[in-house]
Amino acid sequence: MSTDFKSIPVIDVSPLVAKGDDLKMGQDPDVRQVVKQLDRACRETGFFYVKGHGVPHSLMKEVKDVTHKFFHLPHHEKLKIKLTPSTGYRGYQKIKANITKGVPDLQEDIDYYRDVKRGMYGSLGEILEGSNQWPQDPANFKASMEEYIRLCTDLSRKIMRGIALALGGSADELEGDKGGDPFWVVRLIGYPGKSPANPQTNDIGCGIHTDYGLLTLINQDDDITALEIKNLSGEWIPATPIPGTFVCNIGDMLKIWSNGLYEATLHRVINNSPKYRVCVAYFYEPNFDTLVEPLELFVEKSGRARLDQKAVYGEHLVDKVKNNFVMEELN
Ligand SMILES: N=C(N)NCCCC[C@H](N)C(=O)O
Ligand SMILES: O=C(O)CCC(=O)C(=O)O
Ligand SMILES: [Fe+2]
Repeated sequence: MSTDFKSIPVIDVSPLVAKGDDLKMGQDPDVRQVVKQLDRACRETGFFYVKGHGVPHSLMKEVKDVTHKFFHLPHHEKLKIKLTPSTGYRGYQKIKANITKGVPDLQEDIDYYRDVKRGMYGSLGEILEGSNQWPQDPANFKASMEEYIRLCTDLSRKIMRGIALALGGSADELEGDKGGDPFWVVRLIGYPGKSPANPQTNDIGCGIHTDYGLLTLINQDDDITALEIKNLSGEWIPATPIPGTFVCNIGDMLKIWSNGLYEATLHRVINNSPKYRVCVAYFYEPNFDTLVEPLELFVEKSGRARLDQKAVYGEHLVDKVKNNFVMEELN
């Protein structure tokens, strides 16, 4: 349920970060304040900035720096970690190899997924079996990303606990066989800048979409506004960078679990600046093989009719992956 929001709220999650390992956190007045703010943001906007998250700003910067460095390498270097079906769709894809609703996006990427061991999810997970591809250059690339992914996973787990409380459940309501073994996706994205030689007037960095899972943590360059969020009346509200914060948004699976009370808000990216922009996008997802449907408890809380939607998360993801690439580019 999106509204006519004009701006995106900022939430200081530090009490949740401090107490989020304790399942009794819901009794803490500071945590309850955060939970209230999460509830409001998830109902009204589906997007919020997260501060007080505990991920070192130096690491947030470092992962953007190595991403910039990688995308500045010559094309043949980048192709050393090329994404193909045989790499489990993990690796580098060049500009316009990715498509959104049939239109190629003006972005290049590297995609990473949580490990899928052979046979782990039967035929469902097969296309994602493969190893993540790490560039040799820059040298600190793999170590910084792995540390970053570990911290984002932990932060997301705590935010999800806050959200479970906000929905009137217990802190671990959405764990166990639902989201206790969370899948994750990381997409490092580079959006070329506009220049007289490269005007790209009508080119969209990422077309209108919703994200697929539970929560997304966007770590974007500080000096360029390019991400835009659609409100109920169709206006595009910019997610202007606030240094040191993540932009957090809700994905399709959380919308279903919450019976539509929380919205997976539409967004897009247009880089109108002359500068190259990067974004490190971390996607926190449910268990790969879990069937996601509106939870009875939340149907009651939402006070509306049960949404007629359900999906096995892994199927939803695989369906997207299969339809996201210009196939000829992957040979
Ligand atoms: N992994 C996630 N959620 N990324 C969202 C990407 C959305 C754009 C993609 N080309 C698409 O059309 O879905
Ligand atoms: O570049 C951004 O700021 C957001 C990218 C995005 O929405 C996505 O990849 O899902
Ligand atoms: Fe997105």
